Amino acid sequence: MYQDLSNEELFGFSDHSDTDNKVEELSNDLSSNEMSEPQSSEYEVSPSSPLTENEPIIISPKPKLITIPSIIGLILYENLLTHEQQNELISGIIEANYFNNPESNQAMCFGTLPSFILRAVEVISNTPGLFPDEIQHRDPLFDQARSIINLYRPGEGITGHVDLPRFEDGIVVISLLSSCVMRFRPLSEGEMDNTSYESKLKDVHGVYEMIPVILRPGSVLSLNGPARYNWTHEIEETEIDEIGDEKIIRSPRISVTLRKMKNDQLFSNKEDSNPFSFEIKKR
Ligand SMILES: O=C(O)CCC(=O)C(=O)O
Ligand SMILES: [Fe+2]
Repeated sequence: MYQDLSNEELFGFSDHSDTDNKVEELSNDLSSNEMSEPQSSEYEVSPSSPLTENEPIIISPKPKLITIPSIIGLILYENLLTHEQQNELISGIIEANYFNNPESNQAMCFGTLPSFILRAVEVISNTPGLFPDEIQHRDPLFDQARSIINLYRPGEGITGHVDLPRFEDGIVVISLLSSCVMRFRPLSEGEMDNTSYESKLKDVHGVYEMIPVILRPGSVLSLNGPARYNWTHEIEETEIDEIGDEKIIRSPRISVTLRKMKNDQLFSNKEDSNPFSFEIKKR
């Protein structure tokens, strides 16, 4: 089902460090938090220090590009972020205390993106083939104010959904800490014709098999065109994912979703105060 394309010719080889213990420590910290009722928090991020002008952009030495022929517009880059870049993101998220409260599992950043996310955005912007050119070269690639950080404790998931139409095409999900399976399901023709959002959430079980995609730490999933508009994506509420011969025992996972808001939606307070992911996150 997977079509793996080697990207060595795009990125070349370089040294690769071993898994950093820090990731495990942070993972342990998170799993020791007891969960009760879910909560979402919004953070006004004060302007972060700009990235150093001449700092080189390091692209992981072992990125692996995965496409799935039936899901046009889905591109998954495994190992796109180096261990250092993953650690920088995780440390930034932990230090920002987004999830200090054991009840919080989602943070929405408003204002300038924090510098630890900007660096990942820089890597993504400089990765060829993640998006069609018109998306890859738009400025900004992602809306500064629309990053969502989700924490999934073992057994938690996200309900099947198509990201809201108020977001432009070209959505990215960065996975950190641990793996999980995301399942894709095509919308039926009737659902696609009907542009109402609710209709897109209608259950289409039994019509098509869901297509599983493993999201591993350090991977970047990009959705554009049909993959973004014509398929739902979801993460099952389960402690174990089984896919082929692989069994994934879930441990805490963090994801960072990056999107760009459509210009005519920027000042729509009603929807802004009720962000999509918050509506559909399962706990
Ligand atoms: O957490 C993930 O991997 C997916 C998040 C997602 O689908 C969303 O924020 O819309
Ligand atoms: Fe989504």
